[in-house]
Amino acid sequence: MTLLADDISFSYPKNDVIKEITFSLEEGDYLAVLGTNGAGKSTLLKCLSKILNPQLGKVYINGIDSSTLKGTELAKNIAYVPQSHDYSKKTVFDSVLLGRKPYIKWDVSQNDIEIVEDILRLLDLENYSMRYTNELSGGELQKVIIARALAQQPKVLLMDEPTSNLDLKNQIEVLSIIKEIINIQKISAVVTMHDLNLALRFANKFILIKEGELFAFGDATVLNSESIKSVYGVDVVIEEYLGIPVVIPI
Ligand SMILES: Nc1ncnc2c1ncn2[C@@H]1O[C@H](COP(=O)(O)OP(=O)(O)OP(=O)(O)O)[C@@H](O)[C@H]1O
Repeated sequence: MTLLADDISFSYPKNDVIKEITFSLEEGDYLAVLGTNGAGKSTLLKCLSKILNPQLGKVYINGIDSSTLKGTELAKNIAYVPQSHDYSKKTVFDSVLLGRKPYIKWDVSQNDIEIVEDILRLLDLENYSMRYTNELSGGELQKVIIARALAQQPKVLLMDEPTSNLDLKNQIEVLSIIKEIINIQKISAVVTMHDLNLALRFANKFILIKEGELFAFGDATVLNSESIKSVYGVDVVIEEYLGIPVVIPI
């Protein structure tokens, strides 16, 4: 089990958001976290990444209570890609190299440089390597932030709407690369999303959150017309096209 969220509850001072959420992931799992605006998806991700401390419950990474992990140890286990990026001016290469920080003792090694170069190549960012991050488009910057998280080589990759700024080609590319990395590095990923069709195409596990509660967790069968109606209030049919399930609002 790479990730176990054990009965997590979190409240902001004036509102209870996450209520008793429990689920676990195995190596290779790609979890899509789904739900309406304001349901609590980002808050859940922040609880998993330790940006927020749940008032109740615990998060375990490979069996270790994440509250006992600090600094570089935490960073070797969890990488978090936030929804919005306030990014200082650096070259793309240096931004991605920052992901190697937990592994760098005295100086950057050849291995660190090769890892960064491989990831830049994988994400088609090679030609941007010497560009400054404040001179990139929103989508290009989003890919750089994802590249940095991948350079971190975490056990669990947490991403808050990683495709929100990306065009169709880059959405598919980034989600495919994440899938490839999950399989090669035997890690797991938790990704919040709004696009049910992209979720069905790439993820193998799904969580539906309704008003902070876990409405459903499991494989693609938990995404059906009844659950979608209950969570989103929308009537849909789900049809297979070229072997891929497609959600069609009716
Ligand atoms: N810093 C905060 N202080 C107080 N309340 C907050 C804070 N951040 C979020 N909330 C509230 O917590 C609830 C859940 O917000 P969250 O951002 O987790 O939802 P979400 O499912 O990610 O939404 P979206 O799909 O719109 O990004 C919302 O009601 C939101 O207003």
